[in-house]
Amino acid sequence: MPTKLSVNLNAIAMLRNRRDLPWPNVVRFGQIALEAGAAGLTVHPRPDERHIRFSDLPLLLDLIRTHFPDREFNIEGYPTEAFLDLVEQHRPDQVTLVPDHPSQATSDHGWNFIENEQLLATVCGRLKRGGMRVSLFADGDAGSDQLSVAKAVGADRIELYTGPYGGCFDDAAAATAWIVKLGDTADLARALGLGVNAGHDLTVANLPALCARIGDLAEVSIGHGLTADALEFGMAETVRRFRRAIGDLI
Ligand SMILES: CC(=O)[C@@H](O)[C@H](O)COP(=O)(O)O
Ligand SMILES: NCC(=O)COP(=O)(O)O
Repeated sequence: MPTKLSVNLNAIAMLRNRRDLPWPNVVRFGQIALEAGAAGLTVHPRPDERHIRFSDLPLLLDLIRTHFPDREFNIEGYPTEAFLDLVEQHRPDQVTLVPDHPSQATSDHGWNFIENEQLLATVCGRLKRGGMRVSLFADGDAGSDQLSVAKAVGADRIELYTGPYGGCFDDAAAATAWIVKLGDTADLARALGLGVNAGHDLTVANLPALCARIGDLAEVSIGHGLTADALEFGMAETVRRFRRAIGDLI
């Protein structure tokens, strides 16, 4: 099975939130991504709603369920009671649990599964009884002692945190070292019966080596790098549209 692309809309939402205006429209960008063949959409609603707003969720869910019923909705976040209520209201296909403190600018580490075993067992059980697949954010070099607990608490998958790999964009030797670690961690997870997703700072440049090493990578969720490319590759036509609007170009 080829790796599935889930487009993370947080960066689009962050741009939208710079103004009290409805653009860029998160649902419209989700629709464009799905029309282009993305396998799903990812959102990471944070308690302060600085990116995705809670009010975005029913609209995105409706987009998928009504117009793209074969695609998936993935909601990421730290499992507070408020977050669990939110996902239970919307019942996405997948919930990715992330050990983020509300003050973090972005996700920057995976779970310590051993220290959080009780919490994760309770939450995984609750979400799976609600019919949702559960993926747990994991460090790219998590060992078998950690991953065996991820399996024991009932997770279906782990999501490898690829931020340190993405940070090696100008250092080929360091990137190769991370590919080895990420690949070994994926092998351990699969041996335990866990599916493997990956995400954070993935790009067109760093995906091929990752996908080559982890042959059965189930899903990558990508926001920041994909949004940067969307701006770059859409810029020329957009400037032409604005020039036409002021009569500078016929
Ligand atoms: C869980 C994770 O990997 C993060 O990448 C996060 O979901 C990205 O969201 P932001 O773009 O809002 O930091
Ligand atoms: N789960 C990771 C994700 O959704 C996207 O992260 P990024 O591409 O914005 O770093």
